[in-house]
Amino acid sequence: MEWTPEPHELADLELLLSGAFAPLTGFLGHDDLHAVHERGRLADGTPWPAPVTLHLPAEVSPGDEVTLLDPEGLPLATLTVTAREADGLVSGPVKGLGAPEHGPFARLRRTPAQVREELGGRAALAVTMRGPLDDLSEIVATAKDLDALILLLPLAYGEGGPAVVRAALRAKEQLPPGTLVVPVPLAPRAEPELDLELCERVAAAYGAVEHFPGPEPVTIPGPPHRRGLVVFFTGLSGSGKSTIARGLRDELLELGGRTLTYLDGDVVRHLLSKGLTFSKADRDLNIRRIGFVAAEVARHGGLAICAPIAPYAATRAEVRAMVEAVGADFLLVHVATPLEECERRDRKGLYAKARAGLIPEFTGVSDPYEEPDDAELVIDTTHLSIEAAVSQVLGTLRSGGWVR
Ligand SMILES: Nc1ncnc2c1ncn2[C@@H]1O[C@H](COP(=O)(O)OS(=O)(=O)O)[C@@H](OP(=O)(O)O)[C@H]1O
Ligand SMILES: Nc1ncnc2c1ncn2[C@@H]1O[C@H](COP(=O)(O)OP(=O)(O)O)[C@@H](O)[C@H]1O
Repeated sequence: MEWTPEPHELADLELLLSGAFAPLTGFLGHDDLHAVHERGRLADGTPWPAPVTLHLPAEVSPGDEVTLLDPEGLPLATLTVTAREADGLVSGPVKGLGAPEHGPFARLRRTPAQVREELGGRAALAVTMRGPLDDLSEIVATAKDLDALILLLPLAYGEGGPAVVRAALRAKEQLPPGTLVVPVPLAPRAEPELDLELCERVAAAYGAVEHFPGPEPVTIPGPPHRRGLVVFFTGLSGSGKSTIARGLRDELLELGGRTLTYLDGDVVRHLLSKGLTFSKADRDLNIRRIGFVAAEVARHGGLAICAPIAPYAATRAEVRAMVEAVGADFLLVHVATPLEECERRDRKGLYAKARAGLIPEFTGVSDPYEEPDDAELVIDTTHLSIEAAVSQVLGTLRSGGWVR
């Protein structure tokens, strides 16, 4: 079978394959994890500081071979399963199917063996970094004492990965000649001590005689009016989502100052989600697609407005997570106009058709709508003017600092 692991699992896979996690050659199973947790050793007594795990929801049995793919579907490695626990934890050795050859700064990546060869027996002081280095003098002095070359290891993982490599390249310009920069995709561990120990192991694998951990990065999020934002309306058909969304879009365009994308429900269903039905699976796919586009807009600091029914709470939560994962904000607006009022309006005559059995799976009539319990704003438009509804949303954007 084939499987695309999570980003942190793929990062660990790359380190397993490159030898940066030596002596590990595969993902850890239950016994090793227990021993690592209790004693900082593998079950056979080899010192090892931190879990390196893979979860696979599908059923596999010992002896099975699983092809591990990158998110674009390229085969990266074969995992030979030795065990699978009830929670999906899968252990077993991995074998590479070719070096990953794309991605920012791919040309700088080298295996520990290649770096050790490059060092040619010279001592190295490894500096692991997740952010810019603030004090180079201490590094220079230590390297001098040790008569060592400096090996900068930017821990390039996730969204901020390229920025860390750029910081390392900038630092190199001010460090002695011969300083090496080698990006290492080491995902941070939750416990700082384990993270540090793992950095030391990786530094040693690259041939370092001494390890110097760089400062913890300080992330200062931009002010709200510069951050990406997704305003996501949800509610029954006819509740007023599109009307309020369009009103909000127009007000924001008049104000200026923010880049706007309005993902109109009809446009989405005619282009992005053309051909999808109103089954649960298709509605979920429709919402994920909207969420994906909105998150891309927000990733670049834009403001996306979406107004689908989005009847399922779990799918809305997925979109919130997608948006927050790119460092943007997510605002859920529940247009909570009750079914009776939506049906009374019946602008498009759809409720009448649904009641007559002409439209199956119609939200609120013959299909579920899961009321949000995590909405930032709830608007019942039954006795509210359109202007008042729009101004409630705008007021929330103003008070949160998203628009000025
Ligand atoms: N079975 C069924 N259930 C609900 N709605 C239906 C259905 N069939 C067609 N329509 C029309 O499609 C619009 C909802 O599409 P969405 O993409 O917003 O729905 S979903 O979020 O994927 O559930 C919705 O438009 P709005 O009235 O703008 O909400 C309806 O006009
Ligand atoms: N305060 C209000 N906000 C939004 N729509 C309102 C309001 N009061 C009445 N309406 C009417 O309700 C209908 C909502 O339709 P629409 O915006 O297409 O809903 P949806 O996009 O949720 O299906 C429109 O005819 C609109 O004029």
